[in-house]
Amino acid sequence: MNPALQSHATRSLCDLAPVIPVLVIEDVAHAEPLARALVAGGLPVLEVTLRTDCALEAMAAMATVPGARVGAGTVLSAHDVKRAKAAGATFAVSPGATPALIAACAAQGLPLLPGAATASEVMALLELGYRTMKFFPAGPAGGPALLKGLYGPLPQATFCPTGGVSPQNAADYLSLPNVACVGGSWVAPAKMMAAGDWDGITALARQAASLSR
Ligand SMILES: O=C(O)C(=O)C[C@H](O)[C@H](O)COP(=O)(O)O
Repeated sequence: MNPALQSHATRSLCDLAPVIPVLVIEDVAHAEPLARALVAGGLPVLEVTLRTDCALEAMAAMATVPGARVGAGTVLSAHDVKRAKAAGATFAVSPGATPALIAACAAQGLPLLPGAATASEVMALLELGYRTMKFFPAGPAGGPALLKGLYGPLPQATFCPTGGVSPQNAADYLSLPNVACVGGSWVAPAKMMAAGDWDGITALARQAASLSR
């Protein structure tokens, strides 16, 4: 799958909801109720970070939830791409991009939302054919002002800013012409997951899903 097709696929996912939850799942038993809670709140696109031991198993459990579009986050290597694909991930998200990662996603047919934080990184991805990117780490890298600056010379790149995005600043990102959606962990707080507060998570998702863009 070439980068242009990958970007077409990830752009379609970004268009489904204003927020992609970034999920750190410590207990596989949380996976299915968490996915149900987020989908019920209007957030169908779910990024499960490969940062925990049960992440792959969690993805497989979440993929059974009707309406859920499950992908892998923190995908760093060709090995990660293979195991994410095998676990049923339908997309991959990376904090940056490397030739090995890009080759693996093409070979495995897994759409990649590659990370970029500078004009040169964006230009390198555009050269390859990627038009949809993650802007990471959004806050520390320069926030909405940096994206506004990139839009002048590079309007063909569209972003999902992630890292430091919150209910307080999400609207600042979503109002930009080169932002399709934002990513964030705030809709699935560890404490609410541990407490099994799925209704609370649905309420957070509903607020996030109602953000305008
Ligand atoms: O692991 C990855 O590949 C990531 O995507 C990192 C995430 O973007 C941030 O951990 C989410 O940032 P917060 O919403 O500020 O918590």
